[in-house]
Amino acid sequence: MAKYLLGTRGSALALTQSGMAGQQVADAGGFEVDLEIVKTEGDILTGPLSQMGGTGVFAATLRTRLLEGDVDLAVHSLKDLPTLPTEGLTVAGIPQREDLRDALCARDGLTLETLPSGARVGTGSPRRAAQIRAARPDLEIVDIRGNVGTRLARVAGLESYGTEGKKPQGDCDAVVLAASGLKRLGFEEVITDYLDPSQILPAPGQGALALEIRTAEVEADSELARAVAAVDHLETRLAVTAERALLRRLEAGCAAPVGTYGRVIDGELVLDSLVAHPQGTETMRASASVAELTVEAAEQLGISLADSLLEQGAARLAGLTL
Ligand SMILES: NCc1[nH]cc(CCC(=O)O)c1CC(=O)O
Repeated sequence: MAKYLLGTRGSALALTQSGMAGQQVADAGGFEVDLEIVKTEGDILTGPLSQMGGTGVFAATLRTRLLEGDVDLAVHSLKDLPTLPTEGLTVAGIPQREDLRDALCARDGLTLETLPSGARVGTGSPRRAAQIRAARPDLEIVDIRGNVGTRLARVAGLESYGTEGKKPQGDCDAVVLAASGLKRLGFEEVITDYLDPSQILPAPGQGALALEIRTAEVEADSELARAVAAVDHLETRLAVTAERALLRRLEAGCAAPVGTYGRVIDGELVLDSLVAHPQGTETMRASASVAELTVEAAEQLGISLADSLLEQGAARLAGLTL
């Protein structure tokens, strides 16, 4: 039986996601997929993620290994993947999206509404920080980073989720994480409040995975390319295509205070978006939809919604450099 190597980061979340997606591809193709752990720059450097030199710190090393032929397949969290394509690589499969909402994980069952004034909320994401500040200007945002367990351990009562051997923290009242990652890891029980997109808009691509292979495989219509294409989910692909087109048009990366929510309802692709002032003092929302369910129309929808945000002054508001 043929065997393919899937390059993955070594975090619990990356291993879980790679294992799940790799199994789907293996089942579709009737071959074996083995995981190979690759240490990436984002795992080695420390410091605020928003200051680590833009997008793609996690994806870059995996992509190099893929291009060099050391591995055959990489599974990325789509929201961590730069919006510009990489020469020689193709995202050939986007499986059905998990829960795309952000999730508040608070002590004592608290919610965004019931957190007491002055409560400390941990997040390293300018998008989450800005929207939480907009909803609750009386909370204190604490800049945190690290993998899911490390971030959960910052919450009083959830210290045991941290990596063993590391000092317990518990210095926050809550943290905000993606519901998808928590669910995939089986940590759903820590979620005390699902933040609905009507309240907090998620990051472009949040909850979706991107299966990337060498473009040469796609061109050769290889068995790997066919198996990866078989796990592609059209509605997810349309939604994330529109979300990422909007992000690219704004020339914003994963560190920008930009949220989007795309989905197909009643045969239409609907896209909501938000651009925020980093301090949450002002937010701007806009929505649009298209009845044509093609990747090209999805791309166009994202671009035109971004243009209308830019016309309303989004670049100045969010401090984007255009
Ligand atoms: N930026 C880190 C990151 N990248 C992808 C996920 C998992 C969520 C997903 O599937 O999009 C997370 C963790 C988080 O934001 O809580």
